[in-house]
Amino acid sequence: MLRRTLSVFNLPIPVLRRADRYPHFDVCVIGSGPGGLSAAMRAVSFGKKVCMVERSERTGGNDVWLGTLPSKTLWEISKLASTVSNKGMLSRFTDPAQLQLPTADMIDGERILKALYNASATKEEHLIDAVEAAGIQRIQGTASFANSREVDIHSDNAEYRTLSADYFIIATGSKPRDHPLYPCDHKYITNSDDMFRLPVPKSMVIIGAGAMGCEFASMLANLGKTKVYVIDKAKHILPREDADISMAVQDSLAARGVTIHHDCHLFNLETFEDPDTGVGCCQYSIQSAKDGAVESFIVDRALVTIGRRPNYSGLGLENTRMHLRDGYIDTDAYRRCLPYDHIYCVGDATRDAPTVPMAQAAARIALQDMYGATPRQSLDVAPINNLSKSWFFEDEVASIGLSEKECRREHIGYIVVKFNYDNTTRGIIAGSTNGFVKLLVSNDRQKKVLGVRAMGAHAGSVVEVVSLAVRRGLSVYELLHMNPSYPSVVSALVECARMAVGRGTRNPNLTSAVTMNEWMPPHFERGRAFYKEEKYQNKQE
Ligand SMILES: Cc1cc2nc3c(=O)[nH]c(=O)nc-3n(C[C@H](O)[C@H](O)[C@H](O)COP(=O)(O)OP(=O)(O)OC[C@H]3O[C@@H](n4cnc5c(N)ncnc54)[C@H](O)[C@@H]3O)c2cc1C
Ligand SMILES: NC(=O)c1ccc[n+]([C@@H]2O[C@H](COP(=O)([O-])OP(=O)(O)OC[C@H]3O[C@@H](n4cnc5c(N)ncnc54)[C@H](O)[C@@H]3O)[C@@H](O)[C@H]2O)c1
Repeated sequence: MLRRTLSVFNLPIPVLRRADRYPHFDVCVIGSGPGGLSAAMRAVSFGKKVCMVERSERTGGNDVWLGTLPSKTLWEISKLASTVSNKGMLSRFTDPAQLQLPTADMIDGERILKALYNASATKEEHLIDAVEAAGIQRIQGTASFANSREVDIHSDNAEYRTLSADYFIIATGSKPRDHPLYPCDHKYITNSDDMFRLPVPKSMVIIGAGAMGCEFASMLANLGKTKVYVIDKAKHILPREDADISMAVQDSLAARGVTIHHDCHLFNLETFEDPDTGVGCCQYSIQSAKDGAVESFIVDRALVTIGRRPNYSGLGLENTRMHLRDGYIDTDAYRRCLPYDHIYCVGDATRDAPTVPMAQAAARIALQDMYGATPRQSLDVAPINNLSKSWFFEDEVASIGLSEKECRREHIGYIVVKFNYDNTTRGIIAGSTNGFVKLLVSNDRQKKVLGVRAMGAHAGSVVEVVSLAVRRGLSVYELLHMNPSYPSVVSALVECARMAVGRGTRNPNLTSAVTMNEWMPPHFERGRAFYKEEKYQNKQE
């Protein structure tokens, strides 16, 4: 089949030596990222014989090597730099100048890269131990479908072995999307993978102001070695979020010296290199959407963060009847690859939100669909719509359930209660008062918890506290039973819940720190409002 694949692309056909077949497996998982690992582990818990094929020499996928783990390790390092320069905190020492604080000059790019590598290697070691203890057979090589029932495993030495299984799970992840006009050269025009390979530059333009672009902008700003520019196609960064979140992140980036070019597009990007010294740079021009004005800038490096695309290269899809729809393998609500019922696709390789919890949840649901006794669970309804998310800027931003923007789009009436961190005891103690908790409940007698947004220290934990209530469609009255420890930022959430039902210890709207507002859909939309049950609440869970 490889021969057929290569001949389609007019590529030279190597002389191949076919070795023995692998024994038959119940489940063959392709990819060792969080989607693949969760699928393999869940298959083991069903007592199945499982193999996990990984083409890279490293285990753990993007999550461990080029995604969450190295980027959040970099975030922790950059956070330390920002914490020690926290003015509120430093003013508590009599003479902050005498403290031996790290400065930008002391940041060693090589050491940072080493720290990122070490963190990934530690996690990989744990994963391999767990996989081996579970009896999952690890196979190194590129999996390529020979037909819908068999996969050829190709290794570097032009040998391949064939493998058959009752079920296949494609968990091959995604790769950075190239700019349509300016492809990466991985030296001056780079992508997120290069961030964990190249030292921190003196100046950088980030093209794309989504989650990844803003996270990297924030980390570089905190490290203090890089002048950062961000090109934002829209009027505000993080266009899908509520205005209060995107404005707060925007202000925080600007306060740390990041220049954001709003409402404009990349007009030109060129790279230059001195042939003698090998030192180069990028010159970029932007055109304003408002008045068409063009401005040019010179930076050391460009970073393209304009989304990701699924990884199907070498997968041999052409040897099966699987097909693509809008660039993704066409799947049904259970993520079975049409027209088959024994091949599933999960994680970044699908059009689902590209996050680790999503990949893991989809993998578990796929296995449940194969072997589970409980009713089938579609992935196109909650709780998948209701997974919590955290973004890592200067302040962590976490969310679960619906935002104000989404409620309005769906004509769902809501009450929104917001409590700023500077009014919490914990925020004052930490000297970090930037942030808020925002609770949305349905604007009716039931007062269902629709969603929470939190920004600031421990934001992720605040959101997790309430995630079950959102996923189960509970009323805010249930939250009133909570008595959080003191001092904790969770008390801000509980205070929001109390205020939503008129039992708060504060009166909202007397100051801007504690506010409560409501919104109802236009008259003609009322009654259609919230109860699109199947879409937002999962009764099967
Ligand atoms: C910079 C960055 C930061 C991120 N931060 C976060 C975060 O904070 N939180 C969060 O939830 N998510 C984050 N993500 C997203 C997260 O990393 C991905 O959603 C997650 O890794 C997807 O898991 P996956 O299992 O689908 O695929 P991957 O983790 O991409 O794994 C796929 C694996 O399949 C292998 N493979 C591909 N093709 C084949 C083949 N033919 N044969 C054999 N093996 C193959 C690949 O080598 C790879 O190891 C981040 C991503 C990036 C890039
Ligand atoms: N903490 C996290 O959970 C986390 C962190 C990083 C990345 N991720 C995942 O990785 C995925 C990829 O992140 P991302 O930020 O690259 O994608 P994204 O889709 O979140 O944002 C891409 C941004 O680039 C803009 N854009 C698109 N084309 C452009 C162009 N030609 N020029 C300028 N701007 C353009 C878009 O308008 C958008 O704002 C995300 O969907 C996210 O789920 C998650």
